[in-house]
Amino acid sequence: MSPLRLLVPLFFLGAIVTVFIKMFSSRGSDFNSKSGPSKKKRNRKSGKDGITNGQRDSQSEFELIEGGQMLLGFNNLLNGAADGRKIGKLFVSNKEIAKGSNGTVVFEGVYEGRAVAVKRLVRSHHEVAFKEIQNLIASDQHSNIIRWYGVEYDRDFVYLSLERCTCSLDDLIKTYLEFSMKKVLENNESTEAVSTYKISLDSLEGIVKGNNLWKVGGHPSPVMLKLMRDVVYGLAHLHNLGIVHRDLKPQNVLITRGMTLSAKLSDMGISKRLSGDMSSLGHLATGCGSSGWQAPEQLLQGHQTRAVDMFSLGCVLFYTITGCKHPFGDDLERDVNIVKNKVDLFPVEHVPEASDLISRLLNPNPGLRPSATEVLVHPMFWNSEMRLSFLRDASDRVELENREADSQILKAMESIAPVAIGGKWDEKIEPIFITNIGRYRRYKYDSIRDLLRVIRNKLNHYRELPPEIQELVGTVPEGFDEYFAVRFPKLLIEVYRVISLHCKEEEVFRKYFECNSI
Ligand SMILES: Nc1ncnc2c1ncn2[C@@H]1O[C@H](COP(=O)(O)OP(=O)(O)OP(=O)(O)O)[C@@H](O)[C@H]1O
Repeated sequence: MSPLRLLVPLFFLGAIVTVFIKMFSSRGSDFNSKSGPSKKKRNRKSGKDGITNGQRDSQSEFELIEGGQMLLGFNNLLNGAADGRKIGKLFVSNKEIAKGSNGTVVFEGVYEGRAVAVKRLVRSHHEVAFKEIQNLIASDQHSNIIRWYGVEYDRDFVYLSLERCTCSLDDLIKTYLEFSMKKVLENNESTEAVSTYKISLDSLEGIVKGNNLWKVGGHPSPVMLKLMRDVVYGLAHLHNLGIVHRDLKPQNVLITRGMTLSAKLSDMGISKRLSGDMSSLGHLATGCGSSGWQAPEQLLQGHQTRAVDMFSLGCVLFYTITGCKHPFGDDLERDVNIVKNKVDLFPVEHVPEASDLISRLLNPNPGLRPSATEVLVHPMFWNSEMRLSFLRDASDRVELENREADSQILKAMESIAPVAIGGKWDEKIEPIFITNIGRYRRYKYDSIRDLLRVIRNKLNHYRELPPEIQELVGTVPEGFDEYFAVRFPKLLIEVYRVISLHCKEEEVFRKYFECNSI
């Protein structure tokens, strides 16, 4: 028989099997649905999800067509998650992602052909679901806010179809730490079992392997800085819309992976919209945030403004940078310590910019906390180019000030020397570099102005530096910035404080403080 004559009947047989499987699958997807044609008997027995491996393989090749809707095949629900049911346009698998509070469970699902996370809320908490929907509709047009695709109901539950994320920020950090620990143990050839965190290491291992969260010395890596900035962008967007999140915590920051990792705000269930020019929700606002992450005025008076989110942000940034530490201590003592303002910022002191920002965010006086847009322009989020540009401008600003003429700015600048330099700056710089510097002019080694001039001059004349000095200070901007940041970690933030007090309004410095571009 020619191969062609053999293929034709096989093709028809395949088509019949395909139609059969499609009918089978659509029946199965209605199984258990309280809103759909309920109580259909489950007659798929062969696999965990009722289909044989052979069927699963052939299903992976096509999409199911249901009432005009294109649904992805069950195989798109990973690892045998095909058990589940269909509610309206939504297929909810039985595969649980996580549990929330008040009986909320998050499942994997498919909504109109798109992989989603299905947040199943108990219907008696419908008020919360309704709020969540309203807030999601109002706010989801932003890349740092979780998207919502639809809502379905049955007798007992409300199902929100949300953009499916890989994990929460909390999961990411814990898994990263666990993974690093595992690596250390492996390197030590230890046979001790590593405790397993609820999220399987394997599923996140790809992410944590390719994305360092910390640099050597415990500084946040560019990946971590981006995630933290994403959170602030999300908050700035909500606040612009007059929405106060009110429950910001690492579990409510979700992570997606594309070309890079991104963070998105979720769980808008208790967020509230401020109408018009209202700046506060006052006593009558319903809902409360999570223990351990709320501002003192939120805990004490239920008085809620955008500033409560800024306080929670301070805690989240601290938690992220320190790898799960909290500025107000352990779980059980946090609320008490928040009310007493018993804060410990020591664990972030090695990152002075973070320490400065977080202490401002945790200010017990809500009126003194920076806004989300102000946070975005804080030096904590500056890249090397911006940091060097600022130091250069600061140098130009103080260089021509006359010491004898009682210059306030110069006095203020020199007064930070003990903190910013901690002695004489030549002691922290290699002799070969000091010799090179000395060829051009005389410097005072206890002067901030002169240290800034060295940085400014060597930056401006980098190309003229001898190769051995270029190698020593590294490439511009990253290496060069790091060279000075390692030796004088507090220099930038101390100079920033002086400039923000004395020269914030001056044209040359506006770009460092302006929030308009965001
Ligand atoms: N869109 C999503 N994609 C992936 N995982 C999600 C998604 N939404 C929620 N999760 C997971 O489910 C967990 C609980 O979800 P969520 O915080 O929305 O529930 P909740 O009942 O509001 O919880 P809580 O009140 O404790 O904040 C999250 O921490 C996260 O791990």
